[in-house]
Amino acid sequence: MKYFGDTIGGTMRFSSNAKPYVLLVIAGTVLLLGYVYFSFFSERLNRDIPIDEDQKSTRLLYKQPSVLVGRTDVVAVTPWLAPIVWEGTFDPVLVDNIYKPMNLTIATTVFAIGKYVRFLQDFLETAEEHFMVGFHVRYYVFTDRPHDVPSVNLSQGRHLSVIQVPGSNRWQEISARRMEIIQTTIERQIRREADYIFCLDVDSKFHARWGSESLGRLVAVIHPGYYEQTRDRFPYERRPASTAYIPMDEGDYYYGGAMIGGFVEDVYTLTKVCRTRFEEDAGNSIEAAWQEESHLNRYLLYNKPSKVLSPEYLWQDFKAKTKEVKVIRFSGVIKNYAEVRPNV
Ligand SMILES: CC(=O)N[C@H]1[C@@H](OP(=O)(O)OP(=O)(O)OC[C@H]2O[C@@H](n3ccc(=O)[nH]c3=O)[C@H](O)[C@@H]2O)O[C@H](CO)[C@H](O)[C@@H]1O
Ligand SMILES: [Mn+2]
Repeated sequence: MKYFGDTIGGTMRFSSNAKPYVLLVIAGTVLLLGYVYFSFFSERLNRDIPIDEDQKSTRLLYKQPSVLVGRTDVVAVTPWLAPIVWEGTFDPVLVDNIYKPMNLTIATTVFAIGKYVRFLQDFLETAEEHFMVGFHVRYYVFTDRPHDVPSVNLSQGRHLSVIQVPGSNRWQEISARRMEIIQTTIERQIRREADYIFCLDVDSKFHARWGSESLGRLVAVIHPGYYEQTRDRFPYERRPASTAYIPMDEGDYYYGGAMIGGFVEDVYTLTKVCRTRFEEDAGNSIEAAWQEESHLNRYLLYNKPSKVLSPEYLWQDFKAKTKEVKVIRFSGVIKNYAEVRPNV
C-alpha cells in the first residue's frame, strides 16, 4: 500500500511538476516539425537552388574550373566582391545550366522617341540573335510613334508590347524621363510579368552573346569611355547643389546610362530614387551634367551593384577595340546627333 500510495503520490507529484516539461517537449516537437517543413518548402521556392529532380540522369559537362589559371589582364571582381563580367571569366554552358531551369522572364525596356524609332529594327533584330537567347523575353517599346514600330520576327517565348508615351523637344528630357516611365511601368505591369529587367539605349546593336551571365540583383555596366581614367576625371555631377553630386575623391567606376538591370524590384527602387532626385534638382533649376546617368552614378556609389558588366556590354562603334576587350557584345551606333535629336 505504502508502495502504491507512494507511487500515486509520486505520480501525482510527477505530473504536477512535469507539466511544463511535457509542454516544452510538445512545443519543441512542433517547432522542429515546422522548421523541417518550412526549410524543405522554402528551399523548393528558392529559385537560386537548382532542384535535381532526377539525379541519375543529370550530368553537368563543362571544363573544370581552375583556382589558379584565369584572366590576369583585367580585374574580374570589385573591392566589394561583385563579379566584373569579362569574356573568359564565365562558362556560358554552365551559367545557362543554372538559370535556364528557373524559367525566368526578362523584361527589356527600350525608348524610341521621335527620330530614334529608326534604330528599333536593328536593335530588335540583333537582340533576337544575341540577347538572352533561350529565355522568355518581354520587350517594352516606349514611343510617341507607335505606327513606325517595325514588325520584327520574334522567336518563341518572346513578346513585344508598344507603349505610347509623349514626345519632347529636348533630348535631355527624353533621356532622363526614362527613369519615371520605367518606374511607373514596373508598378503597372512589369512587376507581374517578369523576374529580371534590362533597360537599354535603342541606338545600339548586339554583336555577340549577352546571356544569363549578366543576371544579378542590381547590374550596371562600365562606360567604355572612362575605364582607363582616374575618378577625378569621371564626368560625374560636380556641383554640390545637385542631388547627383559626387566629390572628386569619391567614386568606383563611371557607369553608362545606356544599361541598368537586375531584379525588377531593385531596378524599381533605383528608378524611383533617381526620378525623385532628378525632379528635386529640377525644382531647384538644376540639371545634372549627364541627366539620369549622373543620378545613376550617384545611386550606385551608395548602393553597390551586385554585378558589374565590363565594357564588352557597352561599346561604341566609333571607338577602336582595345586589347582587353575580346568580344564586343553591344555597341552604340554612330549617329548624327544634330540630325536625330530634337535639339542640339
Ligand atoms: C552609352 C551611354 O551610356 N549613353 C548615355 C549617354 O548618351 P547617348 O548619346 O547615348 O544618349 P542618346 O541620344 O542615345 O539618348 C539616350 C536614349 O534616350 C532615347 N532617346 C533620346 C533622344 C531622342 O530624341 N529620342 C529617344 O528615344 C533613346 O532610347 C536613346 O538611346 O548619356 C545619356 C544621358 O544624357 C544617357 O545616359 C545614355 O544612355
Ligand atoms: Mn545612346
